[in-house]
Amino acid sequence: MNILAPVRRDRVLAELPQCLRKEAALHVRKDFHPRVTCACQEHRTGTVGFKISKVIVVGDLSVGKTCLINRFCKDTFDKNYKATIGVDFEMERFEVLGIPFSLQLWDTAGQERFKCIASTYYRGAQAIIIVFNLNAVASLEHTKQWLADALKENDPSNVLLFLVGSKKDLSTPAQYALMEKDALKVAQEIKAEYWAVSSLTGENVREFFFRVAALTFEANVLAELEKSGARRIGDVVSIDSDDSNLYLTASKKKPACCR
Ligand SMILES: Nc1nc2c(ncn2[C@@H]2O[C@H](COP(=O)(O)OP(=O)(O)OP(=O)(O)O)[C@@H](O)[C@H]2O)c(=O)[nH]1
Ligand SMILES: [Mg+2]
Repeated sequence: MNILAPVRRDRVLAELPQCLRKEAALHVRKDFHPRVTCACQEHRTGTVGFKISKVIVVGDLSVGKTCLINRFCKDTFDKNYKATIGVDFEMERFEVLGIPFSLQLWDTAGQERFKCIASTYYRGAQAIIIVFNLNAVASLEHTKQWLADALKENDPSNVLLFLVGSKKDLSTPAQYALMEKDALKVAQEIKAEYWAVSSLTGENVREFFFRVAALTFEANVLAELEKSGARRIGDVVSIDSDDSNLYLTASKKKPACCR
């Protein structure tokens, strides 16, 4: 029995949302990976439909992390600054290619005095969103340090990175163009996908989070397929009288000659 409410109609993804800038994208395919599409059609997505993927949002104080999450999750915007103390989180449920998929968005504090508490929640992230203010170059310069801190708690090869410039409404087109040049360079260096958003106007906010959901989902399904493929091809189940676990696979045990 499914006790969860149905996924909101505006959280249903039938196609892969596209990147903002091709020069700084995690990938530029038009569609989901063919193996992912096929697995979803055949409902071979394993545990992905029951999983909640953790996404952490980091960056300098007052760059607009909380407003970004609130614009997407609650469609609200507060012009008054209220610092996040420690962490906060929101759950968002999606349906991607017919499969339920949930994101847990962790909003962390940018203020130095709360950073210590916030960093204890970094572990286990599948995606890291590093936010900077498009109108404050220092906040872009600090993104590498935020990333380094977040990666201390996570496996760099298993995490998707997004670099997000905020408060786009406050820059003129000329100022924006200048900042974007620098931001694209940083994004390429750290291998992150670049986005520019405004939580005040809502520009690109929905597109951005849909892209995060889609790419995290895709990575999860691919990992699941790899796991189930490895189980089918490589493993031999060992039924050994000494083994309490009958499902211990031969590949994990040392061969007799090495014991
Ligand atoms: N004009 C404009 N102001 C914004 C935007 N996003 C956030 N702000 C303002 O920037 C200030 C800080 O926003 P927050 O979202 O609280 O910043 P934060 O990154 O969560 O800050 P900490 O919790 O201290 O780390 C608030 O006064 C917001 O109203 C935006 O897109 N445009
Ligand atoms: Mg905040």
